[in-house]
Amino acid sequence: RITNATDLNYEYIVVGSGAGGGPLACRLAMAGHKTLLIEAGNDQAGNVNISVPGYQAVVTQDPKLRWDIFVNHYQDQQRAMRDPKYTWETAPFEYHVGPDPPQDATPRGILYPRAATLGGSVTHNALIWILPHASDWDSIATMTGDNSWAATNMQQYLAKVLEWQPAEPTDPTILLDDLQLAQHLLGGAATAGLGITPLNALTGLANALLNDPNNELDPARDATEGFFQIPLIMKGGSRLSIHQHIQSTVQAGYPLDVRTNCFVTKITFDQSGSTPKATGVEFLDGEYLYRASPLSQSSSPGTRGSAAASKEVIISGGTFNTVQLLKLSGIGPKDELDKFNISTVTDLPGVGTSMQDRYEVPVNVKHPNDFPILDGCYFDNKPHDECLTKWESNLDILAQRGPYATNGLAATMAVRSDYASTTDIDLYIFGGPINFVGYFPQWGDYAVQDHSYFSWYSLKAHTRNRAGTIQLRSADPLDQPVVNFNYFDTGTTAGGADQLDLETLVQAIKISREALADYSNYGILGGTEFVEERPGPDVQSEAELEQYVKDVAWGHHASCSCSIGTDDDPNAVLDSKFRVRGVQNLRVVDASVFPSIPGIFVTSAIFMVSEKAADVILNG
Ligand SMILES: Cc1cc2nc3c(=O)[nH]c(=O)nc-3n(C[C@H](O)[C@H](O)[C@H](O)COP(=O)(O)OP(=O)(O)OC[C@H]3O[C@@H](n4cnc5c(N)ncnc54)[C@H](O)[C@@H]3O)c2cc1C
Repeated sequence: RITNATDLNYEYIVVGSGAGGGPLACRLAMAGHKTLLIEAGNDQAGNVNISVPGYQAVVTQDPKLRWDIFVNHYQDQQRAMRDPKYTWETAPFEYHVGPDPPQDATPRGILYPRAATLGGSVTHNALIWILPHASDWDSIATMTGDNSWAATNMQQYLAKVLEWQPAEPTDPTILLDDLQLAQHLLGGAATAGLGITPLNALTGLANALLNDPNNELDPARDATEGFFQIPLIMKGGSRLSIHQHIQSTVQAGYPLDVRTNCFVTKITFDQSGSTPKATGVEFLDGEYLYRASPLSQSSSPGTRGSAAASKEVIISGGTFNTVQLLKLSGIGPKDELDKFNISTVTDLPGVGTSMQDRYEVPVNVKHPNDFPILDGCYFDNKPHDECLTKWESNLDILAQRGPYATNGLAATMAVRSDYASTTDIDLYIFGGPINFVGYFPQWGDYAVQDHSYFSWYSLKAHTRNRAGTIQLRSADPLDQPVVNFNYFDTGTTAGGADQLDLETLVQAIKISREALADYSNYGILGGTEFVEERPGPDVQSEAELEQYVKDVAWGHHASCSCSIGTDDDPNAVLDSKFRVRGVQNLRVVDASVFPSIPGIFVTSAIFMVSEKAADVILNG
């Protein structure tokens, strides 16, 4: 039931319907418990932006679901401004990107896209479905002594996720239709060691694209290098995930109430006993209330309300917002709470610390001609968008739905770098016909408007930096918090951690360039010559490459800001059962719970954690 009821007494209240909160709320309701799922955003069912995989970049610009969160990669703003993505606000929600801002523009930092809508950021993400590494789970089991986290035990939660989450790769025929694109992918396959002969190019590539990076039957999966297809969270070429799972759970009649357009401002506690006990939440009802929403300007002030939970409150607001809500509710470092006159319920110094993210960097090249695969693709949902018409008119046959039945990043090199700290691969280097340089306002339009670009874009797994912080900007729940990632030498440096991450990314750029060189071996396919725009031909020496990485790297898997830890760790926020330390009846379940950022992508790991949390809550 999507509800605006006023009798708000539930057994469980879950705040946030994204990767962490959505699956959990569904399971609690499926077990017969009266559950309230509260979501700040609204339900965007029917909005074509959220269902077309090819719109994965432009959907992040949709004002109906986006929150413009700005973060600092470096606290030193002069250094931060070396990034061409550095953004200034010239008027509310109007931006200038890059150097030479107009006078009186306000420096904002780097855009970090988030979606506030039913299904959370999964509703606007890039659909990539890569399972975590076994080491991600085993390390939690070893650290906490809680063997239920062992990878072998976590498999059951993946099975539960797969009950509702389909995944499929891009149909290879869509890619093989564009010979210039195929030629680039062959360059990547060659660099990844596949050695496909030019005479056998297309069948060889088609076979290579059968390699599934999630192959659960392969015990060596986590350490296997090579060239792989990318599974996407879609069915028959349409995005399908937690959003639909929540809707189906409601429609099936389970006792799940979903309250959208409801922004939780505080967790309430009964402090009469020796340990504070969470009893419910206070909220504001209203559309687009959070000031990160570009539609907040015309929104109402919101109507106050509250809801009670007889059993538990579970916070799943995401890495930034969970921290903000805990702190506003008196859970966090006492000295910071004091500054904002928030009375401390429990002094937990780790809330909003140790945040991790990946580092990502691109190599972008420009051809004199467009990639034919993108002919007729305008990415704008207007009548001239022939690719949308094709996608809409061929619902049943994936191969005939065309380029919008893929996110554009269909294949990856999987690499274990020279600097990896375990046997796991630690680099994914994706290739696609897109001009992807990271996030800034209107980045999606920029990425797709010129069809003559190809990018190899690298993503570093198992990053070592854990120096990210989230602090309150004010005591006003509608203000976004201050987020500092403290990149590279301004973050974790012990044991040369920053340099190891940096050198891994420099190696990734060299591998990308190798793939671009290998492209020429497949000239039989007729692709044209290209010019490297980023890093650019002038960026060659080790020092130049390192500076490029430090200036332009970004991330989009922020995690670990309320992490699980051991009893003797003063910075542990949660125990191994997701319980917030120092209080009762309160858990956190989202990307913030991980002690270390998991695997290569996060959504699958968060879904598994969400299913695990449901099991722990229901069965102890
Ligand atoms: C552009 C982009 C592309 C990405 N692509 C991929 C990808 O391809 N594959 C992948 O695995 N990962 C990807 N990710 C990452 C992934 O989608 C997120 O890490 C994941 O969704 C985080 O899950 P979460 O539950 O922690 O938070 P979210 O999914 O963000 O959910 C949090 C929810 O809580 C709600 N909320 C917050 N505060 C409140 C409040 N006070 N009251 C009520 N509701 C509140 C929000 O509205 C939101 O719906 C991508 C991320 C971005 C930004």
